[in-house]
Amino acid sequence: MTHYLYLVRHGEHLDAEHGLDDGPLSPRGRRQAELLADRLSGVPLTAVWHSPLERAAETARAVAERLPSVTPEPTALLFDCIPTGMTPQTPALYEPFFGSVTEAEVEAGSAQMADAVAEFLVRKPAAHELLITHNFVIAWFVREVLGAEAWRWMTINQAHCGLTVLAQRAGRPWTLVTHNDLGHLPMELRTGLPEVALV
Ligand SMILES: O=C(O)[C@@H](CO)OP(=O)(O)O
Repeated sequence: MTHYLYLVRHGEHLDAEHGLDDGPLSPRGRRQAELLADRLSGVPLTAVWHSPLERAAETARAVAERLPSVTPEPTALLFDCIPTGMTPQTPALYEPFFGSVTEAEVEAGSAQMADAVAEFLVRKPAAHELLITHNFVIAWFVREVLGAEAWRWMTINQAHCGLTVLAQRAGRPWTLVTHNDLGHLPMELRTGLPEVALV
């Protein structure tokens, strides 16, 4: 029996384009969440977990409104975080980003990601779990499953309400089934990706 994890970045939040950290979903974000729910309507979800931040909690509520059999639950393991600091392999063009990150933030982020991986990348036969979280958290899970070097999380990006699926069959390693699938979103709702992926 296969265990599936559906990783989704929250919908676009109001004023995201003006750099506000958190807030309610924008009308576009709300629509992204509704279309995500429709996309998942055939999936026998066994659990829905979400980051406690407002943009993720509201995305989870919007999904649950259209999928009444699921009850979303918050978990601090899915908070937005910084999984690592600069490593010797990190491209220099990321220095400005890491320049504004404190050691304490990195320490907390690394610990959170270790706990999140230990909690969620553990086999539960026939489980279908939806995780509504943040760009960096999904990047860390994808990097983990691919066995990529730690710095690579910086280069893995997901759009708002894009669908990334991980799966594990009995006795097999976790595998990446699909990454940032946007098939349920029309072009005007595909938001949140950097214009150019920086490597
Ligand atoms: O700030 C961001 O770019 C990302 C980092 O994870 O967060 P979010 O998915 O909440 O927009």
